[in-house]
Amino acid sequence: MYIVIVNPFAGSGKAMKVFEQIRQSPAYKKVECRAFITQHEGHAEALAQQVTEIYKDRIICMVVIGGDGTVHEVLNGLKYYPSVPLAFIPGGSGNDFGKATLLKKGPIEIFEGIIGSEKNYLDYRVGTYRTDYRKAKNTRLFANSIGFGFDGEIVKAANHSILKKWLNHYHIGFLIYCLALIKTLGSFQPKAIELTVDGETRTLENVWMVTIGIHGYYGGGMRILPNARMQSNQLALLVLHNISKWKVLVMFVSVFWGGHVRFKEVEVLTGSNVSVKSEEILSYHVDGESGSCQACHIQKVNIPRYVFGGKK
Ligand SMILES: Nc1ncnc2c1ncn2[C@@H]1O[C@H](COP(=O)(O)OP(=O)(O)OP(=O)(O)O)[C@@H](O)[C@H]1O
Repeated sequence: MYIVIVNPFAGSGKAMKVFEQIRQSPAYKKVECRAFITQHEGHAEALAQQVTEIYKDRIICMVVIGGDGTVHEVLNGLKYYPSVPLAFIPGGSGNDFGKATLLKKGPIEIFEGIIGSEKNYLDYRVGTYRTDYRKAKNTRLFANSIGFGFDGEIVKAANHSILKKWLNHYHIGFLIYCLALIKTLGSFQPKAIELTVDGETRTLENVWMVTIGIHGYYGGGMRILPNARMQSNQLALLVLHNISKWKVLVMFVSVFWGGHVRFKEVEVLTGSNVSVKSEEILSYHVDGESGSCQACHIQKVNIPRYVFGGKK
């Protein structure tokens, strides 16, 4: 049985249209599918967990139609079920998970691939994160990236902007991040951060951001972490510090051709065990959703999950 979880809110309604298209396709009618439409924030997570508890081994694959936030929720619903294969059909505004895993195709072709006989599953190693003093049982999973500081504030500003829905409607949703970047640039104050990577601790001043990823894509397709490998047991890190405001802007523009890694203010690292601490409150984003904390422990999970996709 295929379980389909649709977020009707993702991409300002795009995911629902994608689902309608798939539901009317011959491929959908050929196989046993149960579809669930999310009703509120956090519902995809609860659904993924409850449906897996009910159907257990009968599930062939859990198909997410939405954006990165929906993938994040479903992944966390499957936290204790790593053997349930996961597939993604882009329906959000950014869809970084799709950019990292899928070869470019339309929704019906992707669905046909998911139910097809040739199973293209990637061994995908997700990350875990635990903020502040949460107990180990409250550790959560992430599928794309987690970032602290400047980019955390950009995502917060973008998610709270009334323009997001409007820009998504005209398929120019990425512009919200450009506008949020410019707005945040004016107000952001660099932070002092204690960064520990695989047991080695450094105290860094004037930190703009620490971004940690499973794959390279970020913010709707920017390849900010070119050294990230989803099948590796290492996380990729980017640290941006001791940089002037105008140069931050240039750095973000240069991400589009990978030029950002040549800036002396950009450090690109790898590690499997990372912690970020600060005396100040840090805004963070994880898989496109925002939050705040003073400390966070991030790890790469060793056991791979099966994620449908053509990319390696
Ligand atoms: N029925 C619903 N009503 C309101 N919000 C919902 C509903 N279902 C899910 N959500 C919330 O919608 C948010 C956004 O979803 P998602 O990230 O998948 O889409 P997106 O923001 O358009 O895409 P992307 O993250 O790829 O840019 C998630 O935080 C999720 O909790």
